[in-house]
Amino acid sequence: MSTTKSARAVALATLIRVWRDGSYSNISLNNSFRSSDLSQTDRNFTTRLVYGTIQEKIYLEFQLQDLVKTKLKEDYLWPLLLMSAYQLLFMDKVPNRAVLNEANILAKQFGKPHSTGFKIVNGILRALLRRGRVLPQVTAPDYLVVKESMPVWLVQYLVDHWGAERAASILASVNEPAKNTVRISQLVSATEVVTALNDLGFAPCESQMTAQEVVLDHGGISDSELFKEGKLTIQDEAASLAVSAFNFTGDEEVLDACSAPGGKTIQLAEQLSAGRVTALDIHQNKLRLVQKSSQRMNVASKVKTQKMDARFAKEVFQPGQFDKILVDAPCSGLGLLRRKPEIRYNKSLADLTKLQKVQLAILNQVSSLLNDKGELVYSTCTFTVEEDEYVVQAFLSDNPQFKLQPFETGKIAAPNGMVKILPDEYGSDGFFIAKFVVRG
Ligand SMILES: C[S@@+](CC[C@H](N)C(=O)[O-])C[C@H]1O[C@@H](n2cnc3c(N)ncnc32)[C@H](O)[C@@H]1O
Repeated sequence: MSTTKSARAVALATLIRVWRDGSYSNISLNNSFRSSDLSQTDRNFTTRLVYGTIQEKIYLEFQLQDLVKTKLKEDYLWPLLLMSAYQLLFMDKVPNRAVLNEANILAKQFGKPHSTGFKIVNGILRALLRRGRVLPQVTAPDYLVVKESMPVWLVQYLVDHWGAERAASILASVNEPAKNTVRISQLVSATEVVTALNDLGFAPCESQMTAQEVVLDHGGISDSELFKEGKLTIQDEAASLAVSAFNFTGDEEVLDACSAPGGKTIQLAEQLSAGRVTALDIHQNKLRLVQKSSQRMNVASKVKTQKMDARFAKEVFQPGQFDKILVDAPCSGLGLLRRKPEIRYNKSLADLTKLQKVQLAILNQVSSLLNDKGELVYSTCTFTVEEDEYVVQAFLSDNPQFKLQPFETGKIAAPNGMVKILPDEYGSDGFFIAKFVVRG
């Protein structure tokens, strides 16, 4: 059995699980890898195949829909067709013959005994190759939906808020591969880490957004000693800007109201020489990730985790107890479309207003724990106005003692106290940050 063939079998089993059981692609893929002995090259191939097929599902379905002339009775058939079409249409280096041969073998492997599924798959894939790609007319309402494989509501949302041209740019950009970005710990010499990254062949380049981050020319950094020793961590450039929006003195009491998995908790703790970060999360199991990362990044002594629903934080903490409060709120995560391909299919417009209520409840609650000279930062990894600007407006109207505070973070200025980074601007995650202080 060729190694690529078993990689495809792992990819197909993963896709079946993701679509049949609604499992997350990254978790499902990691489980698949644990029970297989694929090489790193095969894992990379499998990962690209799984993420790519999920990302391009709407596009691929449009390519196949007219070619399917019979009812597909077995569970594996549609995922196998989509996955094979993805290879034919998006993976230039994979020969068509290999895709057809492997699809034939997989159909026999995944089909019931005596199934003729392999003939159906073969017929449809050959018809696809004969006919080639199709797209709706450029002027048709579903043109961007199909071209960028994005649900109708989300395309409409982007067009309504940013116009057709910018929407097209955002959509195209989130279908590009994510950059490999790392944040260098503030506790080590950045020059030494950059030299070490160069020596390891990662060709680091300083981020356009912040001097704390470097962009690597390939992945795999988590296997390095630099990562294991906590000299750097994997973090998106835009995501790192929430913490650098604060002005630290170094001895603050900090509340990280929604902390897991802990990327920003570590960054907060790195700023402190004397103070402490109290890291809350509603899920106990996720707090273990915060503890693990804090240990790896050598800041565990400055981090105290506590399981708590931040909407009830006043029951436990004192008014004015904290100097800095970060609310990196639970959100739709649409800014992460590039890294989490299935987000596009499992969020809806209704989710945005539900999330807004939780975001506002957390902000309203924890803001009373801030002292008069303190700073409050609200951030989300999304671009929807419902979760960003509308939450800010509602918070200020409920809490007139607060005002937006202009700030600079990394290489970015927010003169009106808010910054929204769309994913096509720097090729980072989409991100929103607002900074508040108590009126003097
Ligand atoms: C966007 S993530 C935070 C990411 C984190 N700040 C980081 O940088 O790694 C939001 C987190 O909020 C948590 N959460 C959701 N509802 C919450 C609540 N009511 N109180 C506290 N945490 C909550 C989720 O479990 C999730 O871990």
